[in-house]
Amino acid sequence: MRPQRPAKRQRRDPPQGATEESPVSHHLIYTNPSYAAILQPPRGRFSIRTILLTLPAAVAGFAIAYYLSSPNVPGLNILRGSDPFVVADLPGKGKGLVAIRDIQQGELVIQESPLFIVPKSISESPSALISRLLQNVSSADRDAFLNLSYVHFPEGLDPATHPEEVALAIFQTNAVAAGDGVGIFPRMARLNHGCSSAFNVVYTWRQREQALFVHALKNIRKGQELLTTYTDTKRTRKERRSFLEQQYGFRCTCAVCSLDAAASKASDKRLTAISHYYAHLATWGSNAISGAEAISTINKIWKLEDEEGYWSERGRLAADGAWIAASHSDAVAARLWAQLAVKWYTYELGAESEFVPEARTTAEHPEAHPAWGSGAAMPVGRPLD
Ligand SMILES: C[S@@+](CC[C@H](N)C(=O)[O-])C[C@H]1O[C@@H](n2cnc3c(N)ncnc32)[C@H](O)[C@@H]1O
Repeated sequence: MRPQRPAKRQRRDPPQGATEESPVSHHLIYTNPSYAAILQPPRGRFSIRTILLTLPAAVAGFAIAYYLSSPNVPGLNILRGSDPFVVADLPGKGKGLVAIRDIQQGELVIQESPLFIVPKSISESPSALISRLLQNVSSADRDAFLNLSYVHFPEGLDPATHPEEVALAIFQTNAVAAGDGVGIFPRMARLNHGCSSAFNVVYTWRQREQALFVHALKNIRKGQELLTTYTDTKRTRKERRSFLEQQYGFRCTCAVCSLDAAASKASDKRLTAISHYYAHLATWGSNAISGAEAISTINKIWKLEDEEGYWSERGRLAADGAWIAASHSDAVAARLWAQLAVKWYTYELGAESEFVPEARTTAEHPEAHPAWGSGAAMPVGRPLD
């Protein structure tokens, strides 16, 4: 068995419910901002389950969206003048973020500290906990929180007389993973969802700064909506829609979900193949495939993702390539893959992310990689471009 390897993709809602074994497993979420980090716990049981750790479970009750919007929403005031976007009302989506100028690929669009973070394991009722945490924030922050949207309010309850349940529903709809917990970030919580090629920003939690960073994955034109992705979108349209309806109470009509039947079928085929290749790549860790086969698989994924317009997780994929090349003592390939990792990590996570200098070190000194020489020496193959 090889000592360590680039295993499965890091998902915020791993389809298999599997835990991450990758060397970069501490790097939660960076591209798959699944918002519904918290599921509705069964009534009477004081447990919060995050979809980071478990399969998404059916959410009890009928999903009803309530929007507490008004012309003078306090939450809007927290946006700073220098933001490259505004919060806008968008038909059928509630609010969302729209670019007010062109945004460059890799640009930092939001840096935000959490209002509060809930640990994964708690000992009191979730709704009581959220309400208690809310008492500790400023009134402006509390207003910002209470103005966020929510779905999945328990059927039969009146929101006006159940503020604790409203707070919990807001949390469930808007919380994202933050280190070992799940946090609320009211500015980035306005980001709506897009699938595969439709999302154009990615976010990551940085432990060092205790803040969430949102970067432009692609160039975004003035007037375009900033979209993140709430889930692993490397699934068919039917599967994605079903998940989004169940977890977030909306039917996705993003550019990918709106493709005509033939184009959608082609997209589904590519996404399914990408998923399949990721699973195949993961078998390198148990010696089921050679280093050359693993690198060839990465190149297949890369090509398919180019065709799909799905650019996410490329820093990680390239870093996996460097890992495999280093393991097989292929310095030339390790250097090239690491250079690619530097490039894409910088877009996705920002130059200050800890992953950038790590990859740069490998690009400069492949032999210093922790996996160097851990497998049989062989030429494994370079990136396609
Ligand atoms: C985290 S909030 C996003 C911001 C929200 N639109 C608002 O008004 O504050 C998640 C909710 O936004 C809505 N939403 C997100 N993406 C959407 C999309 N692509 N189409 C329709 N509604 C969407 C859903 O109601 C979802 O439960």
